[in-house]
Amino acid sequence: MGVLDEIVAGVREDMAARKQQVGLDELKERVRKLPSALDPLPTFRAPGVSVIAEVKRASPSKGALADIADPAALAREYEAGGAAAISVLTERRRFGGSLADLEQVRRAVDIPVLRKDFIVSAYQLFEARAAGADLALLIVAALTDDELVSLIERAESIGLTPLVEAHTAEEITRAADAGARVIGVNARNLQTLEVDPTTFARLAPRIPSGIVRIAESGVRTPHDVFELAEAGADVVLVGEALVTGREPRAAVADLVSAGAHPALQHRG
Ligand SMILES: O=P(O)(O)OC[C@@H](O)[C@@H](O)c1c[nH]c2ccccc12
Repeated sequence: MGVLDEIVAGVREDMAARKQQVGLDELKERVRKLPSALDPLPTFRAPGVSVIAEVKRASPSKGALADIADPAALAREYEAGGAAAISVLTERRRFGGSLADLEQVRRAVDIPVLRKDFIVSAYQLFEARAAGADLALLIVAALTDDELVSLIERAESIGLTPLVEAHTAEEITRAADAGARVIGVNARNLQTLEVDPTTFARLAPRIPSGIVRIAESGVRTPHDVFELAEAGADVVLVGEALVTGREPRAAVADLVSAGAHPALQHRG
């Protein structure tokens, strides 16, 4: 069993326990009462490269990354640095996250918030929206084609923008065929946890035009952002480099200004 399968098995167990506390109908009722979600697409499609900054406490490859006492305060720093959206890892066992982290972040910022988790059921989409998320990650490698299509439709029906994550050319085709409007290319293979920094440049040309292209994982420096932009990225998603650095606000601002470089302004 690869790492991804192990994580998903744990996620299913944790979800079963939460379902005992809060049923699907109650979640649906909460979601019905909410104002509409924020739409990240106009910012993602604007000229230059947008930055999604991630609240990430730990990872399966590195263990504990940062002691984040106040996720809301960190998210405010990211927003002040010019982040287009905040990603919050909500998986508990390997990433140390929770929906409580996402709720706190939601209350602290005015920009879109992404639920970063291993979503395999509609229940988790309702949880995400009820906690205030505007986007939800869907990992192609963890889903069948039928599941992917139905989760994309369900997400959109409750106002969530699905970020559909692929790691291979075949997964990009599956994502596009399933109706993804936003595709993330993860440089990390979730079965082996290895990062291949050439992944985005190799696979981006396979993403049909009109679909937002996000480069995920292993992005550290303004130079990385510049190169990914030249390879066709509309958005970069950055976690570890921001939570382990000294100054999150300045670190985001440096990445944002690299993505706004005049040489990239022909892109949109
Ligand atoms: O910390 P990094 O290397 O900047 O990566 C962030 C993000 O891409 C990574 O957290 C991630 C990408 N896809 C995922 C799926 C599940 C959990 C985590 C992830």
